[in-house]
Amino acid sequence: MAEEKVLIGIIGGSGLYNLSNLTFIKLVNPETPWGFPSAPIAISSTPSGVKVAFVARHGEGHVFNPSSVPCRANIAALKSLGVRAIIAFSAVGSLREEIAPGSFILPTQIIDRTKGIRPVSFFEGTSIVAHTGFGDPFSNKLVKWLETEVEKALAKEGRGVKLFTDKTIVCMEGPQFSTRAESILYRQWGADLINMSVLPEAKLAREAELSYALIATATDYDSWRPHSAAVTAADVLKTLKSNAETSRLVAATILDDLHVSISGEGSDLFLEEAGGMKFSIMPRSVKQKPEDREKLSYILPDYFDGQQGSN
Ligand SMILES: CSC[C@H]1O[C@H](OP(=O)(O)O)[C@H](O)[C@@H]1O
Ligand SMILES: Nc1ncnc2[nH]cnc12
Repeated sequence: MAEEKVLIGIIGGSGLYNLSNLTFIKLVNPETPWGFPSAPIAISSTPSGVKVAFVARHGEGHVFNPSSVPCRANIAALKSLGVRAIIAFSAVGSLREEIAPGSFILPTQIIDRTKGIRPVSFFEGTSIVAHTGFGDPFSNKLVKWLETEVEKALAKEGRGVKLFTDKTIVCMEGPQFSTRAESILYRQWGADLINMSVLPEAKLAREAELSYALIATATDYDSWRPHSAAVTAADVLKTLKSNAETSRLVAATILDDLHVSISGEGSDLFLEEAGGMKFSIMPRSVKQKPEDREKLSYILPDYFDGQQGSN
């Protein structure tokens, strides 16, 4: 029998607004120091009783554009429920011929093309400074684990969906799509995929010491192909539904084994992000405001609970 805690969080992107193939238990809507999540979080369970917390990134009815998704509240709310690992789904454009719409991809690198208008840190606006390591923006161990498990899940599903690994994703600001010149430039930079959502989500997960991986689902070829029309939302919508169905099946297939990997003995080795902020936060000082320490204790109780800036 699975334990009570909800250790796995799933963030659903465009088209993936629920995990209706699991057994729904309840909705929770924690108010965090950064506000409420995009939508109430659905707690559901697999047939064997493993629980998962699901949040729709763009909210119920897709009301948040990518630049205004309350990412800090989403990540903080998942952490407050006991989540240790997040699998985030995202609809992405492909910058490579071989990555056809309908493909699934596990990226390992990100190029940031957001424009500085999104809050990118839990420490922003506080008297506490932290410099978090982000050289490997996704959880290496979780991604490695997913490479095998998602491949198996896609094979079991039998729809012929291909999985690509070790790819680089550009995160652009949007909400408009790229120009042809930008799309061609990103290919020259070595990028393979493009979306508008992986940042600051991945950075915030790292600050909250959560393991985070992205399952990217290709919907279109963006705008780099010389003899094809540039991407439109209508192109994206065509593939969203079947990608969302496949995403639900993949999630349902991997959840039980993921729960075992992150709850059993050796889970500390798997969840390498836990404890990672220890050397990222600048030393304690009298200038750090108690209310800021209190706020940050919501996501990092090990470093801020019960301590006041007294030296
Ligand atoms: C609907 S096209 C652009 C939109 O789709 C992706 O959303 P998500 O990552 O949440 O699946 C992309 O990042 C843009 O936000
Ligand atoms: N071509 C594209 N550009 C940015 N985000 C996307 N999400 C899906 N397709 C996209």
